[in-house]
Formats: sequence, structure tokens, C-alpha cells
Amino acid sequence: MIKLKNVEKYFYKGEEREVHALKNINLEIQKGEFSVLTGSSGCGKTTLLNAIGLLDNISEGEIYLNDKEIAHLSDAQKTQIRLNEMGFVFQAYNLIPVLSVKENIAFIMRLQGFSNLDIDNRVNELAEMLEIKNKLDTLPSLLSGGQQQRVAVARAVATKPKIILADEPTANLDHKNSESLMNMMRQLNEKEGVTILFASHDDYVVELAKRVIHLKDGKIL
Ligand SMILES: Nc1ncnc2c1ncn2[C@@H]1O[C@H](COP(=O)(O)OP(=O)(O)OP(=O)(O)O)[C@@H](O)[C@H]1O
Repeated sequence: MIKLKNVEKYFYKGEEREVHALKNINLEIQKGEFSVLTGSSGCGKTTLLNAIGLLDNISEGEIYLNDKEIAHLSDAQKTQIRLNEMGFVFQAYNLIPVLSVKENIAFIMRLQGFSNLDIDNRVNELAEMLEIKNKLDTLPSLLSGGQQQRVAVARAVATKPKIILADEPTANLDHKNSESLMNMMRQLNEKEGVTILFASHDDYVVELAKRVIHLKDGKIL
């Protein structure tokens, strides 16, 4: 469903100094995969996730989503693809502090114009699966880190996007919460068939993925 062809990314720092952050990346992610991007700090994991998620432009190459080239669309078209086809989970949970947990989960659904009934049903279904049902009326700041990250996952999957991109989703969690978050993402992958691609340098988290993609110095090993 996702295909990268000869993708290159350069960052320019000042006039001459450049960082060649992605080098000739060729990668295919199939529908329903549960994959992790791994490698040491600075190897390009975030850059690659941001490229696939259309959060940053690539310097060369092509990116396809279901056979449609998406890396060279207009900003407005990219925004539509991000909104309608992708879900994002970041290490800082990026929840909206003034909205309840329920409204945070519902946020993207509201942007997409789902009915109140559909929103209620979906929020309840996810809250049950992610064990945050008794927290729906709470503000995010009153939750633990693990609970906040589960809300972020619920928000990302609420509209049933084609792919979830997660950058170090367990970075701020202890071992127990990391394990529980990974199990929940895996459950979502298996129950709802969501394609998941996440970045992590935590060996223990990497082991829980079904496919491991190693990056080193901007290249896939
Ligand atoms: N905005 C930027 N401007 C200049 N250089 C950048 C920028 N973003 C990333 N880089 C460089 O690109 C390379 C890849 O960085 P990236 O953040 O993708 O690595 P990473 O594998 O995600 O690292 P970490 O595990 O530490 O988050 C690094 O050399 C980094 O310094």
C-alpha cells in the first residue's frame, strides 16, 4: 500500500553544509503490516516517517499510497491525504489540553464530519479496547503518561485510517506501559487490520513488531 522509490532527503544547514539524511530508500509496506523502523540515533527514522506522512518534503524520488504518487501533490492535497488516510502518534502525545479525553479521541472524526452517533459509538468501542472508558470525561492532564498515549492512539485510529505512523510512541513510557501500548497497537492491527509503521530504538519494543526495518546512516540495511 505504501511504496517508496529512490527516495533521497537532504537537509541544508547554511550554504554548503548538508546532511544526506535518506539515501536511495526503496521500501514497500503491505496492507496490514505491523512494522518497526529501527536504528541508532540520527540514522533517519523520523525523517523517513515524516516523508511517508507527508509532513516534510523529500529531495528526490517518489512515494506511492495505493499506486498513487503522493509526494509531489500540492500542500492542500497532502493535507487531505493526511486527514483522510493517515493517523499519527507522536512521543509527545499532542493531546488538546482544554478538551476532554472523549473530545480528543473524537477530534479527527469531527473534522471529517462524522455524526454524533457514529462518534459516540466509535469512542466507546475504542475506550473499551484501550481500557480508558472511565476516563472519557477527564482532561488529559489528569491522566498518566501511559493513559495519555492510549488516548493519542485512540484518536489516531478513530477514523480507521489506512495507515498509522508512530514516532517513538513508547519513548516517555516505562516498561510496563510500553508493553501494554504495544499490545494494544498489535490488537488494533489484528482486529481492525490497521497498517502500522512505527519508529523505535528500544530493542524490547522492536521485538514486538512483526517486521523490522533497519536503518543505518540514512540507508536501509
Ligand atoms: N530539520 C533538520 N535540519 C537539519 N538536519 C536535520 C533536520 N532533521 C534531521 N536532521 C538530520 O538528519 C539526520 C537524521 O535525523 P532523524 O531525526 O531522522 O534521525 P532519527 O533516527 O529519528 O534519530 P533519533 O532516534 O535520535 O530521533 C540526522 O543527522 C539529523 O541531524
